[in-house]
Amino acid sequence: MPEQFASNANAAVVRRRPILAVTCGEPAGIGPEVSIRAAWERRAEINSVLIGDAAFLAMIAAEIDPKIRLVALSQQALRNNGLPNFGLDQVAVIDCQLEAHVQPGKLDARNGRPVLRTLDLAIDCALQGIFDGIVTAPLQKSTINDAGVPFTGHTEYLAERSATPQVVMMLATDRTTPPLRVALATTHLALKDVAAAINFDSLSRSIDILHADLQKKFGLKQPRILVTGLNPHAGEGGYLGREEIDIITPVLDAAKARGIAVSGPYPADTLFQQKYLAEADCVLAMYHDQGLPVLKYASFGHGINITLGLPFIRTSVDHGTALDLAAAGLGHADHGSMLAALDAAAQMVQAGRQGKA
Ligand SMILES: NC(=O)C1=CN([C@@H]2O[C@H](COP(=O)(O)OP(=O)(O)OC[C@H]3O[C@@H](n4cnc5c(N)ncnc54)[C@H](O)[C@@H]3O)[C@@H](O)[C@H]2O)C=CC1
Ligand SMILES: NCC(=O)COP(=O)(O)O
Repeated sequence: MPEQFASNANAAVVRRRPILAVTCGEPAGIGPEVSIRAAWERRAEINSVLIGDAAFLAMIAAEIDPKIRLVALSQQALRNNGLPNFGLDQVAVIDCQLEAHVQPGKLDARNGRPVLRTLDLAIDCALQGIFDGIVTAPLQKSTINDAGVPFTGHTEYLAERSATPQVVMMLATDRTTPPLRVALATTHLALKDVAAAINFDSLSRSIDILHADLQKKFGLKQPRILVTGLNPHAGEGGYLGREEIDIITPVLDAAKARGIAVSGPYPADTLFQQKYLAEADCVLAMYHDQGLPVLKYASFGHGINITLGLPFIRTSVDHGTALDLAAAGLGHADHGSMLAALDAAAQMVQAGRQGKA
C-alpha cells in the first residue's frame, strides 16, 4: 500500500480509539509499572494518556523496554486542543510532577498531593469530554491522609469532585462463567458505621444506580440482582438483627414495584454458590469485606473495579499498591488487572457510542 494511504488508514484508526486517562497512582507502588505496561500493550486499540511524573515514568519505561515510546503532552495543549493525532506506536504522557524522590516500596507523604493532582486533571478533562473515561492505578489511601487531605478512596473522591450525590462500587471478573459482578451498598467505611449507613433511601438509590448502569454499560436488558442481608443468616428472622426486616426487604419490595429484577435478602455466606450465581447478573453486598473477598478469591489480578453512577466512565484494578513487589524491583507485578480495566473502559466507551448512534 502506498505510504500516504497507509498513514490515512492509521489516522482513521487512531481517531476511533477510545481516549482514556490513566492515572499512575502511588509512585512507590506498582501503579506506574502496570500502567505503562498495559498502556503500551494496548497502544493499537486505545489512546491511553498516562498522567504522572513524566521523568519518573520515562525512567521506568526505559527499564521495562527501551522500545516503549512515551510522548509528552502539555496540560495546556490538552485542555485547549484535546488529544493530537498520536501515532499507533506511542503513548501520551501528561506531566504532574512529584515533590519527593521516589524510593520503590517506601511511602512519602510529600507525594500525596501530587497524586491527587493527577486525579483532579483526569476528572476535569473527563467532565469536559476530553477523555472518554478514566482508568486508575492504585494509590495509597493512608499517604493522601498523611499529606493532610482526608481521603477514603478514589470512589468517594470521584463522586465528590464530580458533584455526584451517590455512586456504587462494583468489582467484576469475566474469568468465571457466568461473569461475577459484586457491587457494594457502602464503600470505604469502618465496620462500626456500616449499619447506620444503610437506610431506605441510600439502599434504594444504590439499586437504581446498579440497575441503570448494568443496562447502559453492560448491555443487560433486565439485569438480575441478588441482594445479601447485613447480618449472619440474613438476620435469622430478626433474632440476629432487624435490618433485613426493617430496611432491606421493604427496599426490595419497592424496587420490584419499579420493575427491577431484584431478590433477597440472602445470607451472604451461602449466596456465592454456582446454582444461585448462574441465574444472576450481579450480587449487591452490604459492605466492602462482605462481597470483595469472594470476587478477589475468584480472580485476583484479573478483576476490575468500576464506579457506577458517575457522569463519566471510570474503571480500576482489583489490587492495591503492592509495596512489597515494588520494593523488589520491576517485573514482579502482574499487570493483568490493568489490562482488564483498560479493556472494560474501552468496551463501555464503544457501548456508549453505539447507544448514541
Ligand atoms: N484502587 C485503589 O487505589 C486501591 C488501593 N488500595 C490500597 O493499596 C494499599 C495496599 O493494600 P493491600 O491491602 O496491601 O493490598 P495489595 O493489593 O496492595 O496487596 C495484597 C497482596 O497482593 C499482592 N499483589 C497486589 N497486586 C498484585 C499484582 N498486580 N500482581 C501480583 N501480586 C499482587 C501483593 O504483593 C500483596 O501480597 C492500601 O493503601 C490500599 O488502600 C487497595 C485496593 C485498591
Ligand atoms: N478494594 C477496592 C478499593 O479499595 C477500591 O478503592 P478506590 O478505587 O475507591 O480507591
